[in-house]
Amino acid sequence: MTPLVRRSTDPAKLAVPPALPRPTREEAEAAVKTLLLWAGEDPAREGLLDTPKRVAKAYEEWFGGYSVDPVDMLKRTFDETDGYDEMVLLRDIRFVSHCEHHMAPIVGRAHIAYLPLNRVVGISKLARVVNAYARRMQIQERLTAQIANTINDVLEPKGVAVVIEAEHGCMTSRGVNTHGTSMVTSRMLGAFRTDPSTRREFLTMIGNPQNTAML
Ligand SMILES: Nc1nc2c(ncn2[C@@H]2O[C@H](COP(=O)(O)OP(=O)(O)OP(=O)(O)O)[C@@H](O)[C@H]2O)c(=O)[nH]1
Ligand SMILES: [Zn+2]
Repeated sequence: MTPLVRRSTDPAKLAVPPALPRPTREEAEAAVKTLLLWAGEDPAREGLLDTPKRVAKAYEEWFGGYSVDPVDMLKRTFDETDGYDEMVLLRDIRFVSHCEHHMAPIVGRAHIAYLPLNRVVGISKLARVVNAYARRMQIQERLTAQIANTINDVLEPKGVAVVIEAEHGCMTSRGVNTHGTSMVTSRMLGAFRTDPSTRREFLTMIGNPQNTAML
């Protein structure tokens, strides 16, 4: 395998999928076999024979976000809105991500709002952007910032708001073992940052009592 080069730790650069040499599929499957042995299993037992293959395939889905471009997803916009300039909100976008510290699942939902300026985007594209960033190794703060920054940069609206609530498998199934604890992060840009009533309207519309502290 070609030695890996060190990745940038600059969050802005992490928004772009890093072009690093990849191990072969066989090498990835061998790594899964090693982990099975490390866990105390026998990778040659019948039930585990195909597991390295399945895990490699699952990784293609869980980490498919590295091979898509969230900026591209937002490029097609519609401007025949008859001057619609109120908030557009997409609520409860369920996602699964993986924490970069433990590679454990982060399971949660995102709420996204923006205040359009002359053009709107196909609404499914907001959920696509969430998945594009969620299907990478993440910390929740960066996931939240990347979604908001990308929408802001491409659509250039009057404001963008993103709130994410999620449970971290690394906290619920190991370590501190806190079941039912969720992490809440937000990023407010433009009018959502500068205008308290716009922010309040958004937080009321997502209807989450946990967010009253932000009102
Ligand atoms: N801020 C932030 N922290 C996270 C996220 N996901 C996991 N963590 C935390 O990252 C930290 C990693 O801490 P370490 O002390 O290096 O790892 P650890 O010994 O496994 O920590 P414990 O989970 O406390 O057992 C832990 O406190 C995790 O709870 C995230 O999305 N954002
Ligand atoms: Zn973790």
